Amino acid sequence: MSAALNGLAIGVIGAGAWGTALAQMLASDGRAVALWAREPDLAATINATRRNPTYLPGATLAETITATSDLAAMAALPVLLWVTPAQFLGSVLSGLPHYAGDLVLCAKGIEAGTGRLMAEVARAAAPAAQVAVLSGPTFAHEVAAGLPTAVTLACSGGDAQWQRLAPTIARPTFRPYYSADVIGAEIGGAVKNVLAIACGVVEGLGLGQNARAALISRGFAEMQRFGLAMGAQAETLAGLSGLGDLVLTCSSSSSRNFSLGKALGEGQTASAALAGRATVAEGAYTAPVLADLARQKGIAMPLVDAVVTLVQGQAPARDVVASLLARPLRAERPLG
Ligand SMILES: NC(=O)C1=CN([C@@H]2O[C@H](COP(=O)(O)OP(=O)(O)OC[C@H]3O[C@@H](n4cnc5c(N)ncnc54)[C@H](O)[C@@H]3O)[C@@H](O)[C@H]2O)C=CC1
Ligand SMILES: O=C(CO)COP(=O)(O)O
Repeated sequence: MSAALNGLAIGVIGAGAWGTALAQMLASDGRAVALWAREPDLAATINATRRNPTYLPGATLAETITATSDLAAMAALPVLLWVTPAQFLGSVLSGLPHYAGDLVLCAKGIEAGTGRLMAEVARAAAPAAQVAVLSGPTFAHEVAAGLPTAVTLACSGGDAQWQRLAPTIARPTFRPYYSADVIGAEIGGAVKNVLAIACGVVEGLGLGQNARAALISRGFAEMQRFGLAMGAQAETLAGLSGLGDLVLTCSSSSSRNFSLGKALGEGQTASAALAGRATVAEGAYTAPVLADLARQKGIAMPLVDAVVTLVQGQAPARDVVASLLARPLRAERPLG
């Protein structure tokens, strides 16, 4: 299989919904793309049937996508989009410790146990790699279908890396926007997943559109407080990878995080709602570590704390909402 990858410009690591959709987008103009699947049988199925029935059913994949489960073979590619879920970035990347190409991180989350953002995890596992972050409002099935999509591409290597990556990643309906703010791009994606669970709860409890808009707005205030304290730039948080993705994910049951929250709001227990999911709702894993980081920094994130209470099954959704509404009245200032 590795011979088939020789000379390719780009590969995607992780054949979940998002990795598969990114591979399909990259192959949309006939370019060859390598797609690494952790599951060997899934790689074989993709090559034989041009389908990923496990994670992206419905899409017919381009002939120029070559799937493989040989991780070492991917090391030869100069650009890798890394799309394993956040909690598995370190373990999978440790299989390519000497990778020295462009490593474009696409997972949205914070590592549980360490509190590390994705770029920090990546630099520890593959110190020679040049890290970038691709993040924004991007439902996988829409990208796979070729619908117009815009993302933030935050490059730790600044303009020189952007000049390399933009032509490799951009396609007529997929527009990356340049940023040098890696931390800001990471934080937007990680925090919005947690807030999307809260928005799903609002939907599940039937609390209405006013409540959802209030939650998006007050949730954005929490994202700003946390992001600025972590060194993010305000304009990144207000852009595609922050507010843009927050609005998308908080508005649709296409979001796995939103649908998890909806199930909780409808009365399912957290363990039942999380059990048996083949797909990942990153916010459930990020919420506790995000709440810990915020506490350590003295940052108030009441909505994030409420999501932790819910995903840890400590109280039913109605009680959690009641205690949020009973909080003392205060000034609206997001940063106050
Ligand atoms: N699905 C979407 O629309 C989007 C997802 N993302 C992000 O992309 C990342 C990946 O999500 P999806 O592709 O949607 O995943 P998915 O939920 O479709 O699939 C789960 C993935 O986890 C992998 N996996 C399971 N156990 C593993 C282990 N022990 N070690 C390594 N990998 C393991 C599976 O092989 C599979 O690739 C997440 O951080 C998600 O937030 C970002 C933008 C859009
Ligand atoms: O990140 C996403 C859209 O930008 C996908 O959100 P979910 O993981 O909640 O489905």
